[in-house]
Amino acid sequence: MDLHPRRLLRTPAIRLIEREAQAALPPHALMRRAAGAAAAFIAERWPGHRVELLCGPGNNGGDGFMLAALLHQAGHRVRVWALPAGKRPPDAEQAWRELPAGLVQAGEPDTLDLPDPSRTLVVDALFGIGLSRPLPEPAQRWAAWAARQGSSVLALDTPSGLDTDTGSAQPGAVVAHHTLTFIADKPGLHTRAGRDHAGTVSVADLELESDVGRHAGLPHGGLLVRQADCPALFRPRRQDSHKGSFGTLAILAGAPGMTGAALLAARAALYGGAGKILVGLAEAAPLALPCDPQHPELMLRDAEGLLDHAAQLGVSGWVAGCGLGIDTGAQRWLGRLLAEAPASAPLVLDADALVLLGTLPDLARTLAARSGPAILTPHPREAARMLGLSTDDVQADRIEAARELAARYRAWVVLKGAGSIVCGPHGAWSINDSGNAGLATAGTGDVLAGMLGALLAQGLDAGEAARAGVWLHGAAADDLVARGTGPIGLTASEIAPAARDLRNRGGH
Ligand SMILES: NC(=O)C1=CN([C@@H]2O[C@H](COP(=O)(O)OP(=O)(O)OC[C@H]3O[C@@H](n4cnc5c(N)ncnc54)[C@H](O)[C@@H]3O)[C@@H](O)[C@H]2O)[C@@H](O)CC1
Ligand SMILES: [K+]
Repeated sequence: MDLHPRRLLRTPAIRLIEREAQAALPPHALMRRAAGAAAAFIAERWPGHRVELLCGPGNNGGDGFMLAALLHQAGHRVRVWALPAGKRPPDAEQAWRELPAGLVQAGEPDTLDLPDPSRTLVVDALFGIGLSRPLPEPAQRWAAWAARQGSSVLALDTPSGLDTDTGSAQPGAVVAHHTLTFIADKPGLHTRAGRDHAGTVSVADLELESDVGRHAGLPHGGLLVRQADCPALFRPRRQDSHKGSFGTLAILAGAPGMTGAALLAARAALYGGAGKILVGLAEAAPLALPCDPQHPELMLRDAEGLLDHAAQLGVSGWVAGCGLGIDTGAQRWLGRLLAEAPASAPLVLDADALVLLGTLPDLARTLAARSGPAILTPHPREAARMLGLSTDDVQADRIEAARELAARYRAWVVLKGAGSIVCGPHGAWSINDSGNAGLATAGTGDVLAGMLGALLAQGLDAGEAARAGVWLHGAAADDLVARGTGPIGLTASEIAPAARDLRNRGGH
């Protein structure tokens, strides 16, 4: 079931595949496949468990009924709790009729406590991709009851109340430990609230893999980025190499009071394997801090001086914006960078550089007209400002927000947040699978920018660097959490060394 690459499909594509398959297959075949896959999944993971199935009025409920019959046949103790339904769709109606007598319970589950919660599995078959209205009150109550019991919760297709396109969760949505999703994986299970509600996600393709392949194009198809999608991170280095082989990265950042942002980015680039790193601090010479005492490998300059001598210094890539400030000096330096950096030098633009792009149309035009690659790394608030929207608007559809920004700036965009979206200038999107809430702390964005710059300096193309950098940043945080260093109190400075170790070890 661990399909690779892991395609993510939005609802219009899933519905199209479903309709084609329904037309080609005998009646109820697809639901039988879904229920069969779920039964096999449960037999493998929860052998001998009691199973409580919460079933809704549509075909998601139908999956639950068919699954109940199969589990009963296989010897599990099974109880079915059905929400009131008017006219069920035909597949669900058939499954309802086929339910063995005695499985359907009268009343509601939330009046009871489970006798043996650790040996019980609760299956959420309340609503799938057809929920178009708020989650009804009894479903919310049942979801809360499931959470209170402490049993494992398995969601069929999606946790009820979670939008599989956007990752928005309705009030009272089910929180599952595992989700077995049908036909193909779905973006909303991996971004925004999806990561909290879906738990670990497995895919049952219902023997429709080739149909999924045919309908996985833009705009509704994307990819999930996992370790196997980032081979460039683990490529061994040739012995016959020198520091020039791994690029010269220049970092334009760190106004007075924000020098730390520049150092976090620069140190991350160092641990990320860039050959040589120059830092242009956003202040006039002479510098208050002439050298980084912890990392004297970094070459510190003033911004103007670095821009003046970038060509002689052989700068092959740039990171700009971390703590740069937005005053006239910052505007001038960013303007110079966008106008003067050769097309061969890729750019990473972060933080204050994004604020300036959002407020100064001339800068935005210069960037869009540039022929060299660029990666923009907004968090939702920065993205909102650049798009003239509210943060809630951006979060309501993160994929579309990233696609709009990428098109507008003709750049790669990393829209940060739980389940970061990576989107290319032509709209190709993916969602990062790594990372955790420990990253919600000051300075992690500076570290990401430095890591991306390092990967670009080492010759990865912008798309590869964006996907791999974002994955590595999250995976390093996951490693730290696995060792007990976070999520509470994880510091940005710890991420880059952990990422270095992870790469040299060859990954998780
Ligand atoms: N049709 C198919 O070919 C297959 C469908 N499958 C399952 O079917 C699901 C989609 O089924 P449906 O489209 O029937 O939709 P769902 O079962 O997700 O839920 C929609 C049903 O609930 C009703 N409803 C929607 N909002 C409601 C609300 N707020 N309060 C009360 N009732 C509400 C709708 O009228 C509809 O009957 C998938 O997620 C998947 O689990 C799978 O069996 C695979 C095959
Ligand atoms: K469900």
